[in-house]
Amino acid sequence: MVGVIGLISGTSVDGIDAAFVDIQESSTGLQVELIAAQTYPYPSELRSQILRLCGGESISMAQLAQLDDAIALEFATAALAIQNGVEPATLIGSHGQTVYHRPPELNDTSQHPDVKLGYSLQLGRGAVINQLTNITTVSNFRVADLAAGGQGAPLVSRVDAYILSHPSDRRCVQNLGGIANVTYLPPGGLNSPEKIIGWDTGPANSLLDLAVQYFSNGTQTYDRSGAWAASGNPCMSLVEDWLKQDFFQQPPPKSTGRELFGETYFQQCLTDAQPYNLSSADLLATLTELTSASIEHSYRQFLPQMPDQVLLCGGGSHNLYLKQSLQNRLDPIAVMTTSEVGLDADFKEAIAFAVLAYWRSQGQVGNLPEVTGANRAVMLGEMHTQLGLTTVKRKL
Ligand SMILES: Nc1ncnc2c1ncn2[C@@H]1O[C@H](COP(=O)(O)OP(=O)(O)OP(=O)(O)O)[C@@H](O)[C@H]1O
Ligand SMILES: CC(=O)N[C@H]1[C@@H]2OC[C@@H](O2)[C@@H](O)[C@@H]1O[C@H](C)C(=O)O
Repeated sequence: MVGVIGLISGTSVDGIDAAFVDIQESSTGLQVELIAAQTYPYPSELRSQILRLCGGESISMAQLAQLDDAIALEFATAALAIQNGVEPATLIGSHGQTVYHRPPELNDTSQHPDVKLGYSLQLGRGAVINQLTNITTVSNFRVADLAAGGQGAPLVSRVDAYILSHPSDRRCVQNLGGIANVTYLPPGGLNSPEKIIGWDTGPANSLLDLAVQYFSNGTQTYDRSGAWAASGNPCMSLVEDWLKQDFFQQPPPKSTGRELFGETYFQQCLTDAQPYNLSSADLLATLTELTSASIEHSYRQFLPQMPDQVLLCGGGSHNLYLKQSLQNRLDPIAVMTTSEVGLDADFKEAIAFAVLAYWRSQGQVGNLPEVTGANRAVMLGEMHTQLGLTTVKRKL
């Protein structure tokens, strides 16, 4: 039994999700038990700094260094706090905070046209977390997949397959964070002759949060339970127009972020909506329908066949308007949450990075090339420890 902490703050920048899990490896595979889970909000000024950077603000190298320091300190503090009352952890898997993501196809490699590299930057360096916690820390998970020509995301798919596959049902695991991403699991998952596939379907809450902050003059940050959207009427012709945009038509593998579905995109949505004289509730309903319509479009366009179940996770799984919209679009497919099948929907990503760190500590690969488009399976993450790797493996 190994105590592992998974840490992540995603594109919503709504705080550090920390999950303490016990991982037990047996002949039948891994058993992962959630022992403790907590979200640790960022100090408001730090959150604002991160959101401005994610929104494309230019900063100096000195400011970048200070931001990395501050985020690493927050992550280390979360790692220490989540251990209160439980046995100390042996390993930390820290995703860090994404502040920039450039998919390979957006890279202008005119000087090397045969090389298409993506780039992704997560702040909160693992070496600092290791030093402050004295716990072996795995971090910087995306670079190896990107170097192998992959998108560097989604990385949770191998964990989804390991934990959420069903012996006879086809499942889609649908994350609804700032960005939405899906993993399609054929019956039998990793043991299936069929491919596991996955990709970023588009926006989940990033545009909704921007709309709520805009219409509430910053007094609210998200549409709790989707209640504001539910009080409006969506403009479906706008949704149909937006779905014609390149990203939604692009076949997988594909990934995205706030670089596309961020402030500039939201401002364009406001402009597009002007001729329709929409209320704030109508626009929120319309943007929420864009999230659900882009998920439905993704499934009908790119899946080998429709799933039997859709398992939602991420904060958007609490958005009842969004959940109902997805159910209406996908009927008779059952739309539920990962919590209903035993995996906490709010902490699924943090749990995933604990498992990815465990696999890294055992010298095992973590990405699924059929998901990210990488040219091979690779180990994900760099390990920071005061002990030699062989010693760490003995300790684990
Ligand atoms: N009770 C709720 N009702 C409606 N929406 C909610 C609720 N709680 C959280 N959310 C939405 O979920 C978002 C946070 O979700 P989550 O923490 O999964 O995102 P993330 O992990 O940062 O994003 P990503 O997965 O893209 O990296 C919030 O910004 C908010 O929009
Ligand atoms: C660069 C980055 O942080 N991408 C996130 C983002 O948030 C959701 C979606 O886009 C997902 O592909 C990815 O994170 C999850 C944890 C992943 O890599 O599986």
